[in-house]
Amino acid sequence: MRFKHNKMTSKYAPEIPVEPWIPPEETKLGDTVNWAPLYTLDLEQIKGEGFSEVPEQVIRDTGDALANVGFIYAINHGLSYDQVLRQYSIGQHTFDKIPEQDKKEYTADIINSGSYCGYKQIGHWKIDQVADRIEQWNFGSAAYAQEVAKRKYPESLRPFLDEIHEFARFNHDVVVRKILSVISLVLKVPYDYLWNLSKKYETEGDDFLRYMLVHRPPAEEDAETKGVRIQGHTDFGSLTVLWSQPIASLQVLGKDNVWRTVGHRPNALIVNLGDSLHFLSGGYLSATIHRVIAPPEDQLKYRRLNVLYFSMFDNDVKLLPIPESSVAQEAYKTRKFWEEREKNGEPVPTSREWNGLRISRYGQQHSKLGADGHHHEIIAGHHVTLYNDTQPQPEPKAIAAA
Ligand SMILES: O=C(O)CCC(=O)C(=O)O
Ligand SMILES: [Fe+2]
Repeated sequence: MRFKHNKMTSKYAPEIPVEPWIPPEETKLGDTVNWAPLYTLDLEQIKGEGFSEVPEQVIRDTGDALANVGFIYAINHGLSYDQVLRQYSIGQHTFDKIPEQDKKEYTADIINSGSYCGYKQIGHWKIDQVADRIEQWNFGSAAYAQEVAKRKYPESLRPFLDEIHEFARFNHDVVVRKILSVISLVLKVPYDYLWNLSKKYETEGDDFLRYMLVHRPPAEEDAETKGVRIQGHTDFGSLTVLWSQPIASLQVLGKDNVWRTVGHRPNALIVNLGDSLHFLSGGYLSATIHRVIAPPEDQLKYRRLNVLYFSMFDNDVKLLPIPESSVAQEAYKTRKFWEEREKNGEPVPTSREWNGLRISRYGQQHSKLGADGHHHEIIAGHHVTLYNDTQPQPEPKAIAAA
């Protein structure tokens, strides 16, 4: 592992000045926010060659948390907070200093390619008729090779690619790999089982690192969406790693149907699992619904910058319960994932097919509002729900104050 020093500033692109990102102030509204109590996984406890050693208690507790809540904190990942802040600073730079013309030219063809790799424009997604206010740069793990990078990223951004690549690799090779070890053991298969399905990420995977900037919408748009910036959804892949930042906008939907806000922990990670791991675990592990809403009143003035890594299984992995996992097989007894497809004699989707379909369809208004108040859509014969509030909610304070 090459990360050793506290600062990553000098080695890469030293000729380009990058303004430091100053973390916004945390909310002072403390107890008025309904915080989500999440289990904390200490990554330092996962040791050994290929991360083969995981204490029994860690397997049990992480397994329970991922089966029930679906979101955890992870600490002691091995990077200093300075290194993480450097990533936020580069993220900020990519939104504020890359010319608009470059963003336009390198906008990803999300609908046709089923990949976010490149720039995502504001307004690509819609909730009902309201366009989103979110910019993103997505760095596909298979797009750092020079000939690909030239097509995907403007020259103004290319000097940062080696540094972004190294950070993305750390996400995959250390954070994701460690957690996949734990989850393999939860599913009672060898520790490297899930890693072996995730190793080809730079050649045959859809994995990507994302910088994301949520702008504040005009008051009338916020009123229309009730402050929802990203509608309640599950992620598509195996694991999502969020590098914690202070704006308290991420909410998870509990099994009790209550939305709770995930609190910020400096230099911690927030990790959740996506559809693909839900499928491989026979439904034992939860791909929990989450959304992004307007922050508490005292943070409403800030833009929200976030750094995330989305890990996927290798392209050809079939999204079926792991045959060797007694846990997955037991959980699957009461479920069916691909009944409709199998009935039509169609093959079970692969990781690549599922990611591609979900990515190209998301936010394109293919879903229909149901009597339950949520939006519904059938993808590859599978029922996907995009969650709204089902009970009238009080106007979010942040909106009422706008
Ligand atoms: O920004 C966040 O906290 C979560 C974003 C998210 O859910 C996503 O990009 O899939
Ligand atoms: Fe998400």
